[in-house]
Amino acid sequence: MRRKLAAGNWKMNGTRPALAELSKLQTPENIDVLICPPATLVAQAAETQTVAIGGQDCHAAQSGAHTGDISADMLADAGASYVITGHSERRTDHGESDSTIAAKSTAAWDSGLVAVICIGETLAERESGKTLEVIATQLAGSVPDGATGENTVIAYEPVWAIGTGLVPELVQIAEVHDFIRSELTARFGADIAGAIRLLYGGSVKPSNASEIFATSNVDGALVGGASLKADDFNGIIEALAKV
Ligand SMILES: O=C(CO)COP(=O)(O)O
Repeated sequence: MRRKLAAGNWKMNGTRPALAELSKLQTPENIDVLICPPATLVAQAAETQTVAIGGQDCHAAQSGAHTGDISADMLADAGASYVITGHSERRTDHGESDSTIAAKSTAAWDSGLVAVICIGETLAERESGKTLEVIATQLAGSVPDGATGENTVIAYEPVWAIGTGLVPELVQIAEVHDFIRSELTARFGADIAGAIRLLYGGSVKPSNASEIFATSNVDGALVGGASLKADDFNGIIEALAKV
């Protein structure tokens, strides 16, 4: 059985007072809870030891002349156990390609971190019927050989659902999640593919979490806005713990 995962991505939000939210989060025994705060807060967040802590990005190299970047080793040293790679905001704002994301994910593994590898289509791609094609290409290019249920989580985040309040129909979420599982099975075999957790992300909130979590092959969520306040994220955590 795949252990469910409620993951929060704070994006570029939060200074030290925001850490008070962490100790208010529920931590049901039957699920994992992860918060990925800004890099400036990772070390202090990890010290609170209430939930798992992750980075939002890492460099493909572990050290060197890369001003402003942070390595997976540094995140691990700061107490992180996960790192998000390939978020659509990184793909768009920083021009990250699938091969860059694969290299970052390998760096994450080398540092003992779980890579939360993000994929998802734009609205134009969905409207032109290319969703599954885009997902297949991003999966093949962003997920390195060597993925396992222990080192990898895949997050399906349709770009048009992020921060917009728009959520795909449940059948559309199921279609993509089933497709991801079958693509992983074809590449890694049923045992490994069956152990990799698949998160849905994009406008998840307490009011829609239960129905999303009841959807085929959804093992949890990657939550942006609704992870910033413990009251909201607790609603999502509770919904996931009940599945
Ligand atoms: O991008 C997301 C999480 O990584 C989703 O953001 P929202 O939950 O704010 O739509």
